[in-house]
Amino acid sequence: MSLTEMKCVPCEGGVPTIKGRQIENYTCQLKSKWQVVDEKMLRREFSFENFKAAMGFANKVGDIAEEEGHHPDLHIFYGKVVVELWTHAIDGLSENDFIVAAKIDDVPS
Ligand SMILES: C[C@H](O)[C@H](O)[C@H]1CNC2=NC(N)=NC(=O)C2=N1
Repeated sequence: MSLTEMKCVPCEGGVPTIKGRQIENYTCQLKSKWQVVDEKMLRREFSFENFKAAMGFANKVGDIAEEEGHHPDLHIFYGKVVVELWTHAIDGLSENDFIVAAKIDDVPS
């Protein structure tokens, strides 16, 4: 099953963090290139014409987050949105982060 067909599972701890080769396994399933920071976080910058377009994108990402119950940090600038994804409950990466990243990749930007 592709990541975009999957649903996030509520996480309140108790699952192992995804590390090493497993991270590569997941990142290569993503349509765009997400930066992996310290094996703990996925990060990607999206560019836009202006603030309104950046806000529009951020709101669509917010809708995905609410739908999935898994929430990225969003940094909104004039013409840029930076998305940072990790699983707070385990202080690292879980499958949920890759599911949300895959769904964000399908938002027009
Ligand atoms: C129960 C529910 O799934 C948790 O509180 C969720 C909410 N959204 C979350 N988002 C992120 N990024 N990490 C979490 O650990 C997290 N926990």
